[in-house]
Amino acid sequence: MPGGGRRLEENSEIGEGIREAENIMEDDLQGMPYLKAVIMESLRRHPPAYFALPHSVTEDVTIEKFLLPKGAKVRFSVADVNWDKKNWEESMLFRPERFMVGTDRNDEVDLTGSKEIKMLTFGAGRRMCPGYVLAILHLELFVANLVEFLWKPERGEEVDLSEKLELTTIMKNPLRAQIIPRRKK
Ligand code: HEM
Repeated sequence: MPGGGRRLEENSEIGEGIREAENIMEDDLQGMPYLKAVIMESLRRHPPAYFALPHSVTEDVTIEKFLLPKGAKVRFSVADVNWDKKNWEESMLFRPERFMVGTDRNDEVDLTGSKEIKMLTFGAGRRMCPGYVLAILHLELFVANLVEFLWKPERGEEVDLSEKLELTTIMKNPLRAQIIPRRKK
């Protein structure tokens, strides 16, 4: 593994099978564009919050044909922007390749919304989520280190990606998985 991966101790509690494995560290992520694409596509297709925080205007404003009266609360549907067929081909399909540089016109999506708004997972503009870089970094590290294990649904069960809206979006039918250390050959 390139970069500063940390070798697990021989007597690691995680298991015999991955004794030789390394933890993936922040430096290693530079060489993992597909991992980043998987995280971005997950955040697009399954935004953790379907709505941004409510916003309001300090005076009456007309945007195209809509009048926003002073003080009225406006909520933006993150999911509808993320799934808009005008911006994303076959928008409901999970296709990480959309975010691979040089392979698709969406490879460099502007998450901040200063050039365009195609993906609203973290809001946009001045009040967008200030934690978005940290969030993406943690998701990348988290998923990269989970791949070290083989994940399989419980016998006879299938992975069901249906969603349920609570404070954030959760799985309607939570995943029950067997987690198996991958053995080195
Ligand atoms: C996947 C993880 C995350 C998602 C999807 C997310 C999403 C959002 C969204 C949609 C907003 C509202 C933006 C708007 O109304 O325009 C927001 C606001 C905010 N988020 Fe996050 N967020 C995440 C992680 C984080 C983290 C890790 C932090 C802090 C370390 C954070 C701190 C904040 C704060 C302080 C605000 C309020 C910003 C303001 O009103 O000015 N978020 N986030």
